[in-house]
Amino acid sequence: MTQPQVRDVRITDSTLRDGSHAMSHQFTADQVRRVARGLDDAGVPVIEVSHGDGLGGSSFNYGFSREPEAALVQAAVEAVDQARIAALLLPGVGSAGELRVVADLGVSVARVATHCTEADISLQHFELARDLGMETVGFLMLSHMTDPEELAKQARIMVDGGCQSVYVVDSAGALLPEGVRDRVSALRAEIGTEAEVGVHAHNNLGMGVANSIAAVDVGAVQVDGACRSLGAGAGNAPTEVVAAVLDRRDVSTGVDLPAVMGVAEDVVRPIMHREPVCDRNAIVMGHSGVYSSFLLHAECAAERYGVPAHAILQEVGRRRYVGGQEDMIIDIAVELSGGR
Ligand SMILES: C[C@H](O)CC(=O)C(=O)O
Ligand SMILES: [Mn+2]
Repeated sequence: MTQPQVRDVRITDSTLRDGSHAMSHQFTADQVRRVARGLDDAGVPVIEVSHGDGLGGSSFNYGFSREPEAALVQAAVEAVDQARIAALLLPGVGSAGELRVVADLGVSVARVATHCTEADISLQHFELARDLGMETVGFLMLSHMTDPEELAKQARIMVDGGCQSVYVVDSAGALLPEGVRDRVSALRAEIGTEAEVGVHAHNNLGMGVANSIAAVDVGAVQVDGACRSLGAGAGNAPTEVVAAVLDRRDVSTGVDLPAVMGVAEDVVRPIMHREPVCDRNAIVMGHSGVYSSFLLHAECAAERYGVPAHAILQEVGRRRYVGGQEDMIIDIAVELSGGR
C-alpha cells in the first residue's frame, strides 16, 4: 500500500462517479470494490463514488442504478486504507438526508455541484457537511457558460458558505486552455488562500489533459480524472495520463504511476461498456457547449424517434440547456422527427 505523502496537486479519481454515466449507472458493488482497492493501492488520495448525477440520482429522470447507492459507497469505504471517499450531491437531486447516510457510512468529502451561476443553492449543504465533519468541495458546473469574473463571484458565495475548495467544472468539455486559465486565475484572485481551486475537465474536444495542466499552471491544486477516461461524453481527463504528465512536469501527486496505469488497463478497461471517444457526438457537445451527461439521453431519444443524436445535441447546445433539463431532450427529438 502506498503511504500518503506531501504532494503539490491532489488527484481525485471520479471513475466510480462520472464513469457511472458511461456505464448507464450499472456499476456493481464488486466492481466498485475492485476499482477502489486498486486506486487506493496506487496512492490516489480521493475516490469519488455516487450515481453519475450524484446522491439520489437513481431515478426515472436520470437513470436507475443497478445496485443501491449505499451498497456501492459502502463497498468503496471498506476497500480502502488511505484514500478518502467522496460523494457528489446536486441540491434538488440529492438531499440532506442522503448526505447524512453516506457520512455515516464513512464518506468524508462532500462535493456539492451547482450550475455555474447558482452557487447560492449549495449553502445549506455546505453547512450540513461541515457540521457532519466532512471536507467540502464546490463544483461550478458548465463553467464555460459564464465569464471568469462572474464565476469568481460564484466561487466567493461558496467559500463564504463554508466550502474549502472550488472547482472550475468544464462539464461540456467546451473550454480551451486559455478559458481554463482565465477562470482558474479569476477564482484564485477572488478567494486567495481562503480555499483551494480545482479543475474537472471533459475531453469532448480532446482537451481534457491539456486543460488540467493549464489549470495547474495558474494555481489549481486539485485535479479530477477518471481511469481510461471513463466518464460522461468523451470522458474525463484520464487519471493515469494526468498523473504521468504531472510527473513529467515534476509536480508531485503521490500517485504510483505504474500502479494507476494498471488499474486503468487491467481493472477498469475490462468492465467498461464503451470506450469514451471524441466522435461526432462528443465533438458537437464540446463545440456547442452541451452538458456531457446528455450524451446517453440523446442517444436513447435518437433511437426512439429515428433522428441523429448529433442533431439533437446540436439543438440542445443552441438552446443552452443545463443540467436538470434532461426531459427537454425528448422534446427536441420529437420536433426533429416532425412529431412522428
Ligand atoms: C452531475 C455532473 O455529471 C457533474 C459533472 O461531473 C460535470 O458537470 O462534469
Ligand atoms: Mn463531469
